[in-house]
Amino acid sequence: MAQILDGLKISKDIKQEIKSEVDEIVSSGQRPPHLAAILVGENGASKAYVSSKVKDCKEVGFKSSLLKFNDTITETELLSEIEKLNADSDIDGFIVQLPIPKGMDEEKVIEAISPEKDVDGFHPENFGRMALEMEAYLPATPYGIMTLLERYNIPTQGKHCVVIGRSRIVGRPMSILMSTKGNPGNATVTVVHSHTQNIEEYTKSADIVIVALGAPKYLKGDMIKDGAVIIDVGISRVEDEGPKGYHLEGDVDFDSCVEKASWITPVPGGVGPMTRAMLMKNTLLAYKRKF
Ligand SMILES: Nc1nc(=O)c2c([nH]1)NC[C@@H]1CN(c3ccc(C(=O)N[C@@H](CCC(=O)O)C(=O)O)cc3)C=[N+]21
Repeated sequence: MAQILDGLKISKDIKQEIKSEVDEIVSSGQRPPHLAAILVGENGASKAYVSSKVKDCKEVGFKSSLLKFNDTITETELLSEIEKLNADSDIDGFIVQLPIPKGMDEEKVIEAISPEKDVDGFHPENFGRMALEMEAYLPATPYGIMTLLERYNIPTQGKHCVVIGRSRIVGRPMSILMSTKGNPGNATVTVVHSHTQNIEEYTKSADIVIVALGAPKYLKGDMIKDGAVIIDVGISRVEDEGPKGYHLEGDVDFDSCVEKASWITPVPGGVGPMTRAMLMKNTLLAYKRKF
C-alpha cells in the first residue's frame, strides 16, 4: 500500500513559515505583503478558489484585495483594471482568476500583467525565465508539486517521469521543472496528451506519473508499475446527492492505484492546498522584490 503525500499538512507548514516571516516584517515596522485578485463573472468554482485565497492571505498575515466584476465588463475595461494594479505600489502581486469569460483574449489579459507582479507565473516572461532556469515566479501548481516531492525527499534524479497533459498552467511547466537541473529535477520526462497513442505504454514504465487532465479517475492501477509515485492534479466537481451537491474527483482512480504505488497524493488534500500555499510564497517573493 502506498504512503500518502500529505499536501494539506505540508501546505500548513509552508503557510506557518510564511507567517513567521511576515510577523517579523510587521514587527520591524514595515507594511505586510499585499495580494490582489481579479474575479470576473459568476463561476462557482472560481468564486470558491478566490475566497480561499483571501482566507490564506489572512492566515499568513498578508493584506488582500478582491476585485469583482460582472461578466459584462469589456476586455478594454479589464485591461485598464490590470494597468491600475500594475501601477499601484501598495500591491506586490496579483492574479486574474481563470477562466475569464468567453470572447476575451486570455493571452492578451495575461500579457498585460506586469511580470514583476505576476505571482501566478503565467506571463510569458516568467514562463521563459523558468524554461531557461533563471529565477522566476513559478506557476503555483507545478511549484507546489516540486515542493511536495522535495519535502518528502522523493528521488527524481534519473527517474522516468510521465506527465499526462500539456496545459499552459500545469502539464507543460511541470514537464519543464521535472527535467530542470536540480533536486527535485534531473528527471527524464515524457509528456503524453490527447494525440499520444497507447498512453499506458508510457505510464507503465514511469517511476513518477503526474496526471493533469481533468478526467475523473482516468489513471487506473493496471496502467502503472509497482512502486510508482502518483501525483493527482485533477479536481473535477462531480455532482452527487449529498448536502453540497457535488464532490471532488481526481484524475487518479485512487483505490486501484494506492495498492500498487509507493507514494500517492489524495484528492482533496494533495496538490490543491499546495497550489494555494505556493501563491502565498510567490507573493512574499514579490514583496521582497527578488527578481
Ligand atoms: N489565475 C488563476 N490561478 C490559479 O491558480 C487558478 C486559477 N486561476 N483558476 C483555477 C485553478 C484551480 N486552482 C485550485 C487551487 C486550489 C485548489 C484547492 O485548494 N483544492 C482543495 C479542495 C478545495 C475544495 O474543496 O473545493 C483540495 O484539492 O484539497 C484547487 C484548485 C487554482 N487555479
